[in-house]
Amino acid sequence: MSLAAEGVRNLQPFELTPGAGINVVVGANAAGKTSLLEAIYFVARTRSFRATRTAQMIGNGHEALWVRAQTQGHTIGVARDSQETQVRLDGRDGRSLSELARYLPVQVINSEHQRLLLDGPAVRRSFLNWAVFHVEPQFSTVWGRYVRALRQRNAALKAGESRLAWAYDEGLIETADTIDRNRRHLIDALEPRWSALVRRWLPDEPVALHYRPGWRSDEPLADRLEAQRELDRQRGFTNSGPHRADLSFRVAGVEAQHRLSRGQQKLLVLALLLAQAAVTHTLTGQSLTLLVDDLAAELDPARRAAVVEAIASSGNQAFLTAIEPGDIPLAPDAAQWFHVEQGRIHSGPPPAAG
Ligand SMILES: Nc1ncnc2c1ncn2[C@@H]1O[C@H](COP(=O)(O)OP(=O)(O)OP(=O)(O)O)[C@@H](O)[C@H]1O
Repeated sequence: MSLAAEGVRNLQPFELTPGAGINVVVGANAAGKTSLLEAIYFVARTRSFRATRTAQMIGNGHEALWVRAQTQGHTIGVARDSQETQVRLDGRDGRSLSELARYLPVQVINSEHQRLLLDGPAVRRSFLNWAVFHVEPQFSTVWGRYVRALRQRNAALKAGESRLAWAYDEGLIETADTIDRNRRHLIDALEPRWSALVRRWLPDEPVALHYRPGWRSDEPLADRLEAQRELDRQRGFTNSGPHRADLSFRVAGVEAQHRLSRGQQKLLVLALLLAQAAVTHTLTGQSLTLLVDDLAAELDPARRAAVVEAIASSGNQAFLTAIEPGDIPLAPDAAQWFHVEQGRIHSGPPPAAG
């Protein structure tokens, strides 16, 4: 892979040739480490993972930013000015996001992911959908059809037009089974990998992962929709279906977030994201590029080493940011090292310790 960019936040224009395995990005606070991860994410997904407005990424004094990646024999270029984003794939305009996702599938792993445990079901559902989409690209079309029927049904319920609302049941029923089947398939592949990591990293905590489909799995959705019509009418929305799916993490019957320490929560979530990367790799043959921001935070040296080892052995390309080289317990020749100082990136092994 090679990367080049200009106009990204505080970063000076750069050209890099990262390794196919682990790349460590070292620098002081505010040096520009996260901005480098953001540049990679931008070329893969055409937006930022931390700004609500992508234009906020444009460096002071620049009118636009661009990032170019050469990977798997393809060249992706994405540019953004104050108005619009332009995408070019192999010199041609306007390729779709799903096409980019095939050439450069990225996964960010940062402190935001603690939300997978702490927030409501919506964030876990979007993780689940995103994970399924990577192994089953048709999923986004089916899910889109379901969501359209659901919106129309809910709008009719809100307007008090229940007969119209029931007319959308068929649209929900015909897509719900596929959505549920795809999600179960993903969870069946994910759970053993996740629990193998969790058993290693949290040996004293018997954490279990459960998938909840959004309606009772022993009942066809058609029957449930029929049975809950009165409830739906009263509440003005559809109370069951794949849009109510969730994942739960429990330790001896207690929700994991009420029991585990911050560091343990981080490990549980890291295990989930790494298991997901492994599943994508196994089911599609495609490797992900993992963008891991501040891996060392909240982890003791032994756990850091265990996580780094799991990332290294996963076969994925990874970018790990760190304040000190010692935060990432890897021999100098086991990774490619980049140093960021006040927005300037240079490569080379870390200075010898001692
Ligand atoms: N649009 C912009 N133009 C110029 N500089 C910016 C822009 N947006 C943010 N910055 C600056 O870029 C710097 C780098 O931020 P970044 O988050 O990449 O640092 P970091 O190396 O990840 O630091 P930390 O270790 O503290 O997380 C910050 O000082 C920030 O103020």
